[in-house]
Amino acid sequence: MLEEQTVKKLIKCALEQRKFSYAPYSNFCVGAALLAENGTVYTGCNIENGAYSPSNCAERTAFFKAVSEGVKEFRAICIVGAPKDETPNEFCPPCGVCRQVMLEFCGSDFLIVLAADQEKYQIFTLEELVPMGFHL
Ligand SMILES: O=c1ccn([C@H]2C[C@H](O)[C@@H](CO)O2)c(=O)[nH]1
Ligand SMILES: [Zn+2]
Repeated sequence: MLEEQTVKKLIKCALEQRKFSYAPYSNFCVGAALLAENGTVYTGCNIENGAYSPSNCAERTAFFKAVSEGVKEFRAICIVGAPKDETPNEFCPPCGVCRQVMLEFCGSDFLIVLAADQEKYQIFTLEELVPMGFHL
């Protein structure tokens, strides 16, 4: 369970982070806010590249920032995404690669908050987004 004030904080962080998105090729800007078990929020944006494949999603940017600082236990992530000059209106579910990264570090009760704004959001468990996920 996430307290409503925590959800609101994560949505605010993800919306703010979305402004730093570097997406000159897709013009689709994504922001993420990852809540660690220790209470720290790690933010991330998508970062594209002219060679395309080196591009990184907002979610993985947030995970890799946290893991690179020694933090590997997480409670939830909030994701917001929309075309560059638009206000988010629809949900932006994580891509398959990011879902696999979530599986690496998170349990099935990890929460994914898909949000458009402070009022419009929906919360899913990792188990719901990745049934029968692959683990080594
Ligand atoms: O959940 C998502 C979906 C897409 N993107 C990025 C990847 C790419 O830069 C752009 C368009 O796919 O959006 C994310 O960061 N997270
Ligand atoms: Zn992704």
